[in-house]
Amino acid sequence: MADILDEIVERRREDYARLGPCFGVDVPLQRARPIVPFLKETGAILEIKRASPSKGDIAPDLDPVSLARSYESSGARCVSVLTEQRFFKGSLNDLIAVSSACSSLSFLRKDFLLYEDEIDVAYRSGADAVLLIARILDAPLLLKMAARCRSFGMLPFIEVREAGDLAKLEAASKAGTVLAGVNSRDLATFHIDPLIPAALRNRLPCRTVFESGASTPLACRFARRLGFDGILIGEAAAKNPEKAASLVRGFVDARPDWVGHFWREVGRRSAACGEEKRPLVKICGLTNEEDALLAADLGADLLGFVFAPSPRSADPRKVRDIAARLTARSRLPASECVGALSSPVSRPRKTPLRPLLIGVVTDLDSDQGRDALALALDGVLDGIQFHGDDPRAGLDRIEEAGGSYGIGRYAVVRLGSEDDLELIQDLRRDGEPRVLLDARVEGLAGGTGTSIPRRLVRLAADAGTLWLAGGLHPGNVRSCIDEFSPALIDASSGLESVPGKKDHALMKSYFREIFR
Ligand SMILES: O=C(O)c1ccccc1NCC(=O)[C@H](O)[C@H](O)COP(=O)(O)O
Repeated sequence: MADILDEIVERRREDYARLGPCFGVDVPLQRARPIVPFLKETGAILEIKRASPSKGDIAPDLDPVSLARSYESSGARCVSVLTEQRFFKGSLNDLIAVSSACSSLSFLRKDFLLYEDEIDVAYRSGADAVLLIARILDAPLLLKMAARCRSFGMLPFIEVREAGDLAKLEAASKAGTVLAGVNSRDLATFHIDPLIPAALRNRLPCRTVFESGASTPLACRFARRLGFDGILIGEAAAKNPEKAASLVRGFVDARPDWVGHFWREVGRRSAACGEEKRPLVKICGLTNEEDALLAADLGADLLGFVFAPSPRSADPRKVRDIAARLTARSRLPASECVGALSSPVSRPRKTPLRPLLIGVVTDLDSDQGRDALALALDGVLDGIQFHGDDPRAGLDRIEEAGGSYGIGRYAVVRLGSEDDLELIQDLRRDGEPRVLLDARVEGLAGGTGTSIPRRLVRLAADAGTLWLAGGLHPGNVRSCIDEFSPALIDASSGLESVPGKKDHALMKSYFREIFR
């Protein structure tokens, strides 16, 4: 698909043909300073960024040297300098200026390099690391450019995003040291999705950087929890340099933990579902083993157990037994798993057999809330769905309970009016990769059987990736998938014969609609 990256590359080739590898800048023939190792320790890379195609002008009048110095006093040891002229209003002059003025900082040349001799120019301009974007370089050229970086002592920083990029990265990392970055921004749509880096994190064979989109300390913290060694922060730092220190601290004060593990796992499963062109499927309100096992056999990715006042309240002992059964079955080869063979879903299953087990909680300080937290800390539940009144406070309370290990979790926003959309955006800004949307029904927390008004679902879908609950059943699930392309669908009462007991015929037809 042609997108902004294709356009930048095309224009850059024209400019290179016209102006040569220095793009009209008077680059010194000799490098003026020794190499300063790039990202030697875990930390943030703050960017000198004047503009971008997605945001237009960001800080058009910035002074690169004073901005680099201010970044240094914010605690950054590494600075990225955008040298692309047309779309980002950058220049090699910026790199030359900052690298001569700030001897203890380490600099990345961030550009859309296409030719080997551009590596030499980066070296002469004072770069310590050079961005190489896997998608725009074929494998042999990428390998050559990475080797050339290393021959000068510079670190090749290889940006990946798609499955095809990973083979190139693998080959480059076998040949020598590289740093890998995953961009959370989709360059076709400019849409930011932190679940993309989450999904790829465990597939990267080297040290790693989370790129783009983080604008709050909590969003930076999330990147570190996923296990990234560095975070690249552009717009948020360049626009508000006075806030950069809090972003740096948000990242470096965090540690990889179970919150990160949970989202890496969700990301991996979500990517597998994306290949099958279907959403993740969560079946909620399970109370007994036969319903839970059938849901797993039919292909559910997440199973929800309600730890709140409800006709579907779960018994913690039963949840433990169900978890043990599912775990034992997931160790069997797929061919020996009765469910996999008898499933009415005829497609071959690529997604893992053991669904993630989720505890749905409305009050974390109630006995039921405490039961769910205990099961999560024991590793019986993979995560907690906070379905209560104040999502931010609920997430904070789960943080407190999780201590330094963390507990996998996400929040629910009950969508009753346009005002609720703001809360979803706030949570996203704070690095929550997904927020589950449910219907708002006075006096009922969930399992209402009521759908969110379609107009509001449309607005939410336009603003970000959708996780959708509320009144789903076999009769409407296909049209919801076709109309809104949710990344997760969650159903409970629409699949029941009586509250707390699933109807197996309804469950089967629900899955048939999804896998159609
Ligand atoms: O299902 C319940 O009874 C319930 C009670 C209290 C809090 C949450 C609850 N369910 C949470 C879910 O995730 C449901 O799947 C979601 O609300 C959708 O339910 P439904 O409209 O019945 O499909």
